[in-house]
Amino acid sequence: MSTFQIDTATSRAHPTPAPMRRLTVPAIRDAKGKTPVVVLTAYTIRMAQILDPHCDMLLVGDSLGQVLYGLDSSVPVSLDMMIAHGAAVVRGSYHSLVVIDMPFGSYEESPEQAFRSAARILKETGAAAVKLEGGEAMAPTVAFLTARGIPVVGHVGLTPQAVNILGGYGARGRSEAERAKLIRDAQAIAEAGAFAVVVEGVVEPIAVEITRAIAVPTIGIGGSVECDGQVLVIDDMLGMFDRVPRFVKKYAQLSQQIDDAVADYAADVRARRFPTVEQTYQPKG
Ligand SMILES: Nc1nc(=O)c2c([nH]1)NC[C@@H]1CN(c3ccc(C(=O)N[C@@H](CCC(=O)O)C(=O)O)cc3)CN21
Ligand SMILES: CC(C)C(=O)C(=O)O
Ligand SMILES: [Mg+2]
Repeated sequence: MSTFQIDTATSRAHPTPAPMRRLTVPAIRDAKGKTPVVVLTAYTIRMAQILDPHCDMLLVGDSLGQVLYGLDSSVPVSLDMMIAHGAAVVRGSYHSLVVIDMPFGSYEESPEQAFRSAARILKETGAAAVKLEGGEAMAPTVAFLTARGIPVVGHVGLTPQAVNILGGYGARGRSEAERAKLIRDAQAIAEAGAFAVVVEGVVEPIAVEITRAIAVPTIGIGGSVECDGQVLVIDDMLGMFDRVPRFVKKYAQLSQQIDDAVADYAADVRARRFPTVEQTYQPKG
């Protein structure tokens, strides 16, 4: 392969020049105090195409482990999985800023390990930024990445990659010690250079306090309406699951619609009502 050959993973599907310029990291950072930041997860090209015009950021979340692959947690998700889905979401969008979750095990060891993983993500997907979980302990890594050209979104509170430490997905910040720690975590990540911080699964007053304490937008999920933006897992808000966390609002009942459609199809096939002349090729006459 020639040195200058472009990897097919980063080539775009859009045949014409994009009519809208993609939102930038400074644009998201500067939204604080002005306009709420709209974020949804996306994992596939078609979904990215549908969500893109409505959103400011598309997050390729490691929640794809549970949502797409049926894994028990996000812990087993690999860098290759994130890159494959990240490239698809970049190809399906031209307005939203695409942020890709760094999966468990790809960044915690050292700032150098994080840089290698994040550089692969940006080079092989075309996305503009990564997200990583953690508070004070990850601040030096956030500073290392941002100083080297990699924009970072932080993620504090209920950090699902730490499920084996936390013991579950319950809300954080119910004790005074936990409250103080969560504020320190968010401040450390923001001061290290993160351009936004996801605040997940914390009691509401803490989400408000963090939002007031840091200079960059907070993106709430199980946070507060006072956060600077909101994010939800797309399949959750579309009603693809029966059981969802308390912080989810269902804006559609897609699993019910799919169930109805597939039941109709199965009945048509069994009754020989499908296909009709409309869906078959007839000889020229
Ligand atoms: N589909 C999906 N949605 C998510 O929001 C999500 C994922 N997957 N995977 C990664 C993490 C895991 N998250 C989760 C998972 C479960 C709960 C949950 O069941 N919460 C319960 C309370 C649980 C408890 O108190 O122990 C709830 O009723 O809200 C919350 C967040 C958030 N993220
Ligand atoms: C829920 C969001 C914040 C996330 O990290 C994910 O989808 O993995
Ligand atoms: Mg995640």
